[in-house]
Amino acid sequence: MVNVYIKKLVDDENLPLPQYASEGAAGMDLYAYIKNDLVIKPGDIKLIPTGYAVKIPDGYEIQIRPRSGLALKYGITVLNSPGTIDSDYIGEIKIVMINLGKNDYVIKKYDRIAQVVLNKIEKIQFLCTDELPITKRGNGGFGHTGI
Ligand SMILES: O=c1ccn([C@H]2C[C@H](O)[C@@H](COP(=O)(O)OP(=O)(O)OP(=O)(O)O)O2)c(=O)[nH]1
Repeated sequence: MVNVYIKKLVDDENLPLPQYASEGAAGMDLYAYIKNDLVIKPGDIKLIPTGYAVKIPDGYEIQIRPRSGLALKYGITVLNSPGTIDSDYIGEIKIVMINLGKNDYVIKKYDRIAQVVLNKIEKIQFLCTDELPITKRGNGGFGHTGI
């Protein structure tokens, strides 16, 4: 369990804290903080505010992921999935939603639109070299091993 500071940016006691929908849930649901219903037309991209900012510890990231039910039933997903919340970002968390479905989709205030997962990250230090170790795969990729 990791402690994460969270700050409500809006004066609204009804806006729930992000929360796990079940005991074993990996992702914590995020709620849309919008004043009025928002229609996303097929193909449209909308930036949805959540009303919260967080400060996660250095060495961690938060990933923003779609909810599978919205994706399967309506084609509503997170365009830049997984979106990245950096440990030095203390602005409002916002969700980049896209409607890949065939119909208009209406997002209502407090709808659970995405989920977040906290991950530990390793930092890379690149070490320049003229030779990389030989591997069986070599530079074969993108379907190189067959379907
Ligand atoms: O879905 C997202 C993705 C990012 N962010 C915020 C937190 C993140 O720390 C910051 C920057 O995100 P990212 O690094 O993906 O954006 P960029 O396009 O590379 O912009 P920047 O130059 O600001 O890093 O924007 C969100 O609120 N939602």
